[in-house]
Amino acid sequence: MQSARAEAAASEAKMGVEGLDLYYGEFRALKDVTLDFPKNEVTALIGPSGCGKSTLLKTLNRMNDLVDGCRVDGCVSLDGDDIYGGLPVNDLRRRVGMVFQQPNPFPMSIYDNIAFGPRTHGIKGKEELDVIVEQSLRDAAIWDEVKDRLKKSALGLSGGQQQRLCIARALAVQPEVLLLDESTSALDPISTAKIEDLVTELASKYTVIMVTHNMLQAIRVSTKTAFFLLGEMVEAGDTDALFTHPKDSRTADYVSGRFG
Ligand SMILES: Nc1ncnc2c1ncn2[C@@H]1O[C@H](COP(=O)(O)OP(=O)(O)OP(=O)(O)O)[C@@H](O)[C@H]1O
Repeated sequence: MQSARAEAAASEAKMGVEGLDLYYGEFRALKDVTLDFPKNEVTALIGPSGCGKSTLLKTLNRMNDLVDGCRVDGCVSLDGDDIYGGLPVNDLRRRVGMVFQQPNPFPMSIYDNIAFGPRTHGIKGKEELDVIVEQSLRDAAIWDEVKDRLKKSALGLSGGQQQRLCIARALAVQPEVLLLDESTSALDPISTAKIEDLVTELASKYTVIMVTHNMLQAIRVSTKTAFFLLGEMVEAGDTDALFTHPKDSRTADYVSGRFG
């Protein structure tokens, strides 16, 4: 019988990259990367500093478009459609949300932080916004901590709370994919554990793709892991298998802590 993990590995791809090359000017930061991101699962991108993890993540919602001299070759797809084809970038970024390394709440109230995205997408009615704000904060596991201070500044929250607020803000526009770029690296262990639990829960509704330097975090949270080195994807597959029986000696060296 197939294990749950093996079944997960065989499941449908929500996003994928195929033959992806990315250049910053003359520098080739990603080299012929082909990788699927299974729907409703957490995929971890790991590898030493500078190997291209964040570059790949930012390619998935075209954040690299903002970088002068950046060029992308190959295919990046969402539900089978090429995101560099006809899909408007604003639609793409609504469907593929992103949370960064440092919590970055807007200097406004907790409520307005969450309502910001829906308002820019044309939702103005207070009742509808109230529902979205509560649901997003509940989904990000922070509602109970903030429900009595929604009109207070988001900047008064702790770092861990701010990061969950940023996740709630990303969820408020009902994305399908959530990109997390080392989203716990600025947090203490307790806040990190809360976000890891949250990410595991979010995978029932969203496809999550996370960059992490923390290999134990990848093991705890993800079902699929991809290992990168110098812009090349060395190996990808079921997280347990990659960490316990890596196929490539470079992966084995990295996951056993021999470099990086
Ligand atoms: N805007 C840019 N212009 C030129 N080179 C860049 C730019 N952004 C990243 N790079 C280079 O591309 C390579 C990959 O960088 P990237 O940030 O994707 O790596 P990373 O694996 O996420 O690293 P880290 O773990 O340190 O965040 C690095 O050599 C980096 O110096």
